[in-house]
Amino acid sequence: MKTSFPKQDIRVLLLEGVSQTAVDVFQRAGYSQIEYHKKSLPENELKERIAEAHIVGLRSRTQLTADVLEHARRLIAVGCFCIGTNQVDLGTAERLGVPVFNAPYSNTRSVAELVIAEAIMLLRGIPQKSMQCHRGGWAKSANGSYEARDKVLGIIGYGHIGTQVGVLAESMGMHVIFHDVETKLSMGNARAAASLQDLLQRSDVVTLHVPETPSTKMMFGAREIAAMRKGAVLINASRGSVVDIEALAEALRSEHLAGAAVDVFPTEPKSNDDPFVSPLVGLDNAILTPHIGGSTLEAQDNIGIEVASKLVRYSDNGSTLSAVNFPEVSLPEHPKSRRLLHIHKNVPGVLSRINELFSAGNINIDAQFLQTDAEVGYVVIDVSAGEDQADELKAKLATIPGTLRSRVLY
Ligand SMILES: NC(=O)C1=CN([C@@H]2O[C@H](COP(=O)(O)OP(=O)(O)OC[C@H]3O[C@@H](n4cnc5c(N)ncnc54)[C@H](O)[C@@H]3O)[C@@H](O)[C@H]2O)C=CC1
Ligand SMILES: O=C(O)C(=O)COP(=O)(O)O
Repeated sequence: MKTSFPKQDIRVLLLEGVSQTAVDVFQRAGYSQIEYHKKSLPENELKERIAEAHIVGLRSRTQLTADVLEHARRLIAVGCFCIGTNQVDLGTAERLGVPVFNAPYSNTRSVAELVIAEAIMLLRGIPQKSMQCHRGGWAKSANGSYEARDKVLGIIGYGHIGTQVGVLAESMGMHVIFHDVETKLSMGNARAAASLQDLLQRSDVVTLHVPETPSTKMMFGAREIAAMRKGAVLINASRGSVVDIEALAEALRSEHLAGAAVDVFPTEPKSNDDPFVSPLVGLDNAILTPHIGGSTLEAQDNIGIEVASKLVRYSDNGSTLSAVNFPEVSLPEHPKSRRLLHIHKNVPGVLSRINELFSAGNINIDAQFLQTDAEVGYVVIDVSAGEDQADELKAKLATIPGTLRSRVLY
């Protein structure tokens, strides 16, 4: 497939050690200019590298702020090789005409399995017992040690991960209750709690699976922790911004909570070479993990294929299906037509200017696809035209006021 910008000139910037499967997908699709970094880049280097990139792939560490995106003059698409997309300023990306893709399910199971393992470990008091052994102690006792069977698991955020955790927990005989801001279909015998307070008062294990949004920022503070049952345990593998970490540290010190497992932190080291600092460090009843909920080889390989395929599909075909910040258009192949892509500000008059252009040129439109949201309009026009004519049309489309990006796929 030929594109208005030759594929061999399209630069793909892959950060944070995304799986080799992603590189394979790009190479198989004919993309050869792949710049691969094992780590996230410091901001100044990121701005420099992203200025050259047409496609960028990252994980949870790289912050694509408005400032960074302003440097991305050539960018056509972003791939988050993970579930969360809070690290990207999605609104700015959209206003620049850049769709953002992610892998909404590929590491769901990995997080769910870790959470189940941690629930069992915490109910048995294993973190403290293990630490005592490391120090030469021997705490053989049943005190503070419980089976998971017949205990209540409270899930906050009953989405893809939350429901998976619930299904696995039920198979071990736990009673599952959940709280979500949306009405959710219960899996198995899970039941919606009457409120967050109700869930906190009834649960032996509370686990958080909400995204980072303004409504979840610090949603779990001293008040919520105090409302949990004495001796209950808390698991956070969502985002570090969700929990007041100082309040959690205090509850672990006072043993109001018997334990906690925390995978995500308000401030995380920028690379594996940087030090980890947290008020939870040194607390025996806390399992601390370096944001590896989704870091299994299976998940990373699947994510590599899924996100790279979405980026290739957008670049080759124009489809934005499953973009998280952009009008979604699923496009068929266009074997006999030239395909023009036009991304514009959603303001009055743009579409009529586009249509005038085609009628004035007496160009036959084979198919037209249009999707808009409040900010952006995305129109795809398949035409029976030669390469030169398609180039000319693209040049004219680009002059329409409000145009953000335009491309042609031959
Ligand atoms: N530790 C890790 O490595 C990983 C962490 N994550 C995090 O887990 C989060 C959840 O992932 P999924 O389950 O796939 O997302 P999802 O979008 O399927 O589910 C999130 C659920 O939270 C609910 N929610 C939103 N705001 C809420 C609020 N204020 N109170 C209660 N419920 C609320 C939503 O309605 C939705 O049902 C991701 O956004 C990401 O931040 C995801 C993968 C790996
Ligand atoms: O999928 C997510 O949202 C995660 O938090 C996983 O992030 P990571 O790709 O491991 O940096």
